[in-house]
Amino acid sequence: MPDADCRLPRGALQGIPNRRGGCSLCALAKPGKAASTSPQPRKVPKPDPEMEAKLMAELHEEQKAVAEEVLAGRNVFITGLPGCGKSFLVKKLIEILRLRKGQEAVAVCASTGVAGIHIGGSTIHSYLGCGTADSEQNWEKAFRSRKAKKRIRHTEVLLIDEVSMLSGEFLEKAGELVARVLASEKPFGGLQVVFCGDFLQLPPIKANSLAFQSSVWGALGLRHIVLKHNFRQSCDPEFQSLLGELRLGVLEKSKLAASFDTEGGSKVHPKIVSTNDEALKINTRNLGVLPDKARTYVARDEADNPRDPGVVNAFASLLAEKTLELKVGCVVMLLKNLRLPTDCKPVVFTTPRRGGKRPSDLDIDYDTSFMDLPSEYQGLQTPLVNGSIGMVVGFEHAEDGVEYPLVEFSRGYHKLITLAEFSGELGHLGGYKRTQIPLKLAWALTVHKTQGLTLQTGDLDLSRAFETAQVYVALSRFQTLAGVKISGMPKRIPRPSKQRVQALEFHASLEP
Ligand SMILES: Nc1ncnc2c1ncn2[C@@H]1O[C@H](COP(=O)(O)OP(=O)(O)OP(=O)(O)O)[C@@H](O)[C@H]1O
Repeated sequence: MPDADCRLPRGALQGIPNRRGGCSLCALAKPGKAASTSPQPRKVPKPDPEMEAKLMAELHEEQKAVAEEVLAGRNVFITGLPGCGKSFLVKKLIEILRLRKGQEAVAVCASTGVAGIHIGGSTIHSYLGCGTADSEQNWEKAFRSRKAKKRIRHTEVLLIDEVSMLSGEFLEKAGELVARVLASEKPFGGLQVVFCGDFLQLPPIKANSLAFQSSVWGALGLRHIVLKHNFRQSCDPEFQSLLGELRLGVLEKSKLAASFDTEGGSKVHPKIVSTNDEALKINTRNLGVLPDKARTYVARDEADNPRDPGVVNAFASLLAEKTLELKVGCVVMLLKNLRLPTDCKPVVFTTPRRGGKRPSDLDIDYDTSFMDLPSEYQGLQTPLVNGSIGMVVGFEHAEDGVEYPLVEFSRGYHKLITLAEFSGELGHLGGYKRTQIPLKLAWALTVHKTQGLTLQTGDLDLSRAFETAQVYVALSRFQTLAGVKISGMPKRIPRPSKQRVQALEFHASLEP
């Protein structure tokens, strides 16, 4: 596999174990392993009940019940409000299904590139080979694509995340194409399908109908499962109820304004902006004024087809940067779950740090806090999740001899952040992997890049929101009301669109 570029020392990349104990770098590099595109007969993996049990144990009771339905081979639609753990469940399901059936038998897709990247998969368009899917020619081309046909024939379970962002027309055509390739009259050719999404979040762009309105949706006999437990806002019932009102389109603007900090003064990070350019400008400007010497970390990128535009695009969509510049004083966001709130153990508080004593997992100093944690976590270790905000306070050498950033998270908790992997599979294009420090400059971030994140704090400008769903999705990324500052209010809360009203009716039928 070609090695695109790397200024990180080789030693720094060795021995990063994957979940099964092997080195995933090696697994990706060897032909014939997970990422290979060679037409080898698919081997059914040896059962690994221990690993399966471990993965199941990480699920909440409600999520476990869904996993059991899926593992029993049923067609399922998983839905629920933002932060109820849909993506978390989907990622575990992928791991369990692949343990049982092998890599190729489980096709992992999403409606958009960013959503696909989040679950280590590709867009459904790329899986089907239908390009933009906006003409009959595109669909015919997909049917003639040998690679797409091979992929479909190897598939046993087709998983589509953010299905709510696909139009009904698209889903209909996708079902027909798969059935045609498999020479079957059944919807999606009789493949097991697992759909995941929330029709009350962002709607598809340009759609005559929503996915659940397509006839293939009905024909699949999907079991509709609504997850109810809210992980993201679990410690803020007031915020939950406000989001609930916004979700149903009954929230008054005055209540929205009264609930949040809308005053100019306070600095809250990240500022959520609408364009990449805006985010880049703010981050570059803030980095520039810091007096410290910049450290540059260039990611190691590897892929089976590194020059293919689909792979180039996948790398570009990753949150982990190709080139990361850091200085002492940088505001950064963590891009990996290093410790989920549920895994936080009780801590022993000590007197505030004086003279260099650094707080550790069991010894937290809360006097020098960069940011406070919700009260639910008082007395517990600091959660370190994808979206946690911190500040670089120094650089230290790790065991591999490389100098890594030392980041201060909430309550003064310090952690040396070392390398992590960001990888995925792009169907016929094979695997790709970026090895980089899982941090991103976080003075500013685009709305687009907040998809799937759980943010502790942020500064939102909602003045240009033209859909209720946009206001709802932007706000629902956050854990607490207190963590959000609204620097621009919408003139009025936008009226629900016709499709949103239909989505609301659909949801009412799921949650009687
Ligand atoms: N079983 C679990 N144990 C611990 N943490 C969990 C669990 N399930 C979900 N979480 C955490 O809850 C938060 C929200 O989960 P997730 O992003 O999967 O929600 P979601 O329903 O996909 O949200 P959205 O629709 O907004 O993308 C994440 O920080 C995730 O790590």
